[in-house]
Amino acid sequence: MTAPLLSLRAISKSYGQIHANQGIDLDVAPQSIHAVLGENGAGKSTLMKLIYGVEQPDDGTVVWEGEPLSLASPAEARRKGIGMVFQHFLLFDTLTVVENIQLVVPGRKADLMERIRTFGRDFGLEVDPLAHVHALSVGERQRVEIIRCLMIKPRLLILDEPTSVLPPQSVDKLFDTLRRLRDGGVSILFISHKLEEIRAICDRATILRGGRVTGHVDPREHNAHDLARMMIGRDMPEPMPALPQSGGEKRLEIIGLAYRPDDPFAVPLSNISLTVRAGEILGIAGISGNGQSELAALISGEAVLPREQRDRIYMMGKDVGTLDAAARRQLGFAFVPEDRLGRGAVPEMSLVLNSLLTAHPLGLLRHGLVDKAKAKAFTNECIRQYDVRTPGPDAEAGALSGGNLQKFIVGREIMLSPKLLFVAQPTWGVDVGAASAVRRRLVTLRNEGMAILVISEELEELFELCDSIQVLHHGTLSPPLVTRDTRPEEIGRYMIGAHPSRGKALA
Ligand SMILES: Nc1ncnc2c1ncn2[C@@H]1O[C@H](COP(=O)(O)OP(=O)(O)OP(=O)(O)O)[C@@H](O)[C@H]1O
Repeated sequence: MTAPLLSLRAISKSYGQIHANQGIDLDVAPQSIHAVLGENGAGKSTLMKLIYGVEQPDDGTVVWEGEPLSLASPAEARRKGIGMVFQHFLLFDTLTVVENIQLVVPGRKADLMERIRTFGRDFGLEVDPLAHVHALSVGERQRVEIIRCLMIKPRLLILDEPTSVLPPQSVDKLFDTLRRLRDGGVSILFISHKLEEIRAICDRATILRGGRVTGHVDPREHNAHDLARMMIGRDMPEPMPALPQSGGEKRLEIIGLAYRPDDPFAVPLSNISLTVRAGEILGIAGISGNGQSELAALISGEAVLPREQRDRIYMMGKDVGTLDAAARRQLGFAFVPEDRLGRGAVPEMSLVLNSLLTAHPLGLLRHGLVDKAKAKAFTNECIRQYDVRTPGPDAEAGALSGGNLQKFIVGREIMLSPKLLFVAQPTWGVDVGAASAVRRRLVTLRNEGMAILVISEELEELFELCDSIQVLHHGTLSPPLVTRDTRPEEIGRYMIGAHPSRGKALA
């Protein structure tokens, strides 16, 4: 075998009592696409941070291109030719795309802008170099991260769940890009929970469980079911069957909504109509950046309609367009935002305090003071029911692995027993076992009569969950399509604006 590009031996890293990585051995071959897979909290991100110099191992050795390597910082890693795209974006919101890139890539602004456009065209990573990052969707932000990384011409590129926010078309394009990079001499470490993707693109895979390596395999020689079992140590649960629909009362109704946000980079919405009834899951499909954040803000109450726009958004039969988020929650509305660290949770605060953010009406406050025992009990229950892997309720939200924090936020909102639940990207970054548990839970709640609205870029997820699907494209919403009568390609055509016949659309 040719000498590995990167070789790890007996690498360990602990955070206090948590052994995030223990005695890890890993060889990355030149010109390979190497998957690292494992459940939420298995230690994947920690290992990548060690390789990229964000953190230093407590123990073990790293050999890079035949030489011992000890990295003090990511800047040093980049100089050595190691680049990384993180699961949580590291961009400055108030700067433009090109200014963010200029922070790590030397060069004149005009040249960089041209290169950004070229990357966009060549790799399907289109983004306006002069757009401010705060105005970009999650998907677009990720594109900036990927472009920024490719610009340093890495020898090893680490991608932490790169496809989680990309639409199917861009995933294919990204994979073409990655294959081209590999053929050109770059190795890629690829973290993903999507086992089919790993099988499609990776030539090796290392499986982690509880901070240790449990196996090295060629993923092409195993089916997704086998890989899932190696990863979670048991078989995957079956999807929960949806009971026939009851045609319950309208819990959310949006009627002919048009809205132009103040922000010049935001997507104006027009002709938005939808209805979610009790006992029904409606999914909104679409490529991010087509108005999802704007629509989500209007539904959640983070943005409110001007006074003259009456009779546009109804919740539980009440016109809520001009009401703020707190007033909507009082009506029985709960919301899981897509941006879990920015809006879903406060990273520096404990899980108990994060519970209070939205669950305080459940009697967690007494005379305006926190009822510590109750708040803790609520948090423990959420941790237990949603299998949140954490040392306990006093852990800081920011110390949880990405998928575990997502499980916590989804659990917290469901435990409010809302009449109407709105979830953006319900299983983003959640491992296959936990994702399936979250979906089963949503279907159970629907069967029990909850009205649920889901925004997701994952068509498979929408097909598994939803009774009907509408597609958001350029700020307008397609008519609802009954999921069981619709093929994914039809949704795909709406996603790119090529409208199919309206035959199967509901009135
Ligand atoms: N800064 C930190 N402080 C304390 N604990 C941490 C810190 N970073 C990670 N951990 C813990 O280390 C363990 C491994 O976390 P890591 O983020 O590496 O998992 P992961 O496999 O990447 O998970 P996911 O798929 O959810 O992203 C988890 O138990 C996590 O809570």
